[in-house]
Amino acid sequence: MTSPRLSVRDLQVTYTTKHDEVNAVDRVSFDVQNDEIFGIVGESGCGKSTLASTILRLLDDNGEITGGEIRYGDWDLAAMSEGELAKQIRGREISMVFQDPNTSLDPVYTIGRQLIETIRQHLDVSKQEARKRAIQSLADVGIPSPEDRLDDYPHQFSGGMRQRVVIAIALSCDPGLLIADEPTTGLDVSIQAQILDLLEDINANHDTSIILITHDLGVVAEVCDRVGVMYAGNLVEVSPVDVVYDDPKHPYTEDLLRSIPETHEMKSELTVIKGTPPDLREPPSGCRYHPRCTKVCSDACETGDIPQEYREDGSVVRCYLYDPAENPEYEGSAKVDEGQRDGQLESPERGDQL
Ligand SMILES: Nc1ncnc2c1ncn2[C@@H]1O[C@H](COP(=O)(O)OP(=O)(O)OP(=O)(O)O)[C@@H](O)[C@H]1O
Ligand code: NI
Repeated sequence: MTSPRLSVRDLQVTYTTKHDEVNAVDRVSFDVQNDEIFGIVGESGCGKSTLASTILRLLDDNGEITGGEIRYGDWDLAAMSEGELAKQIRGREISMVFQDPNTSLDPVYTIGRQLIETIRQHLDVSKQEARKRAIQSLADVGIPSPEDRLDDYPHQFSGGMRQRVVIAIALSCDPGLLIADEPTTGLDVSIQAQILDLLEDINANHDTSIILITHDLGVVAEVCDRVGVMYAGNLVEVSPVDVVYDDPKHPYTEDLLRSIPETHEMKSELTVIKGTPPDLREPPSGCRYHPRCTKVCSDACETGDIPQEYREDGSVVRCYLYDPAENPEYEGSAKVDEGQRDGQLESPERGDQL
């Protein structure tokens, strides 16, 4: 059995502000398999970007990893030194693409220079070789006449093309993992579709796993193999994409699907989730969703330390509804040991029926 590309265990991230501590990521565990596109969804402020930047330790200065591990190959990214991380991992093994390409590109340098610099920073290659790689990267992301575009400045590209350039830089050292945080937000719908196609293409043709962060469940349905659903700093469910849409496990996943107009079948019964997400300075005890949940099944929902459990259909859920000890009415599929479920995750199926 192959081990996952990335393994996050019990990750905890806290921001310290003048008066408070914000527990933005709380005991989050998930794996990203080789070659899969793993989606992370959830409402604004639930900790998606915090989780993403924690993986590369690009947290704001007041943010800190307060627990857990981030395994990538033989490394624990949560524990390795900053120097080592910068040299071995960032931009080389793991790259990140942000929402706004303008923050990733330097307006005063040509894109050729920016690409070649990234490549030479990480790989021991001649200028000539780096130039060749740069042209190849631009070609890989679908930039026409890449050789001629090396000497152009970022402002000479359209928004969509600029995001392609950012992706080219991210891919230039053949990373094993690409993290894309809302990479299509702010782009035209048709350009969005092209960028998503590009990510799928990269995932299929290079040995690159992708974490795709979005609040758009339509995007997830289109490109992801599995999806992690975040609520208030917790990962409440991780499921294959078809399970998320056809048989969502966590009540929050269900409510989220119902609250989104474009989600297919549920169109007719569009409902807004009652209440508001909690203040992460003082998150609710027990399940953080319990104050809004319509399926509270046990007192323990309000107080318990709910484990993430692995299920037969390949999903992972953090909810007492599926625990016969807490919910006597539960009669569905049994939980399985973490070891047993690994086989099922080895070749996640794409939700192409969606
Ligand atoms: N530097 C910071 N200091 C204090 N709190 C922060 C900081 N950065 C983020 N937060 C808080 O951490 C929580 C998670 O924020 P994060 O940006 O990770 O959410 P998100 O899911 O990416 O949201 P969005 O969809 O709006 O991008 C929020 O409550 C946010 O206010
Ligand atoms: Ni974000």
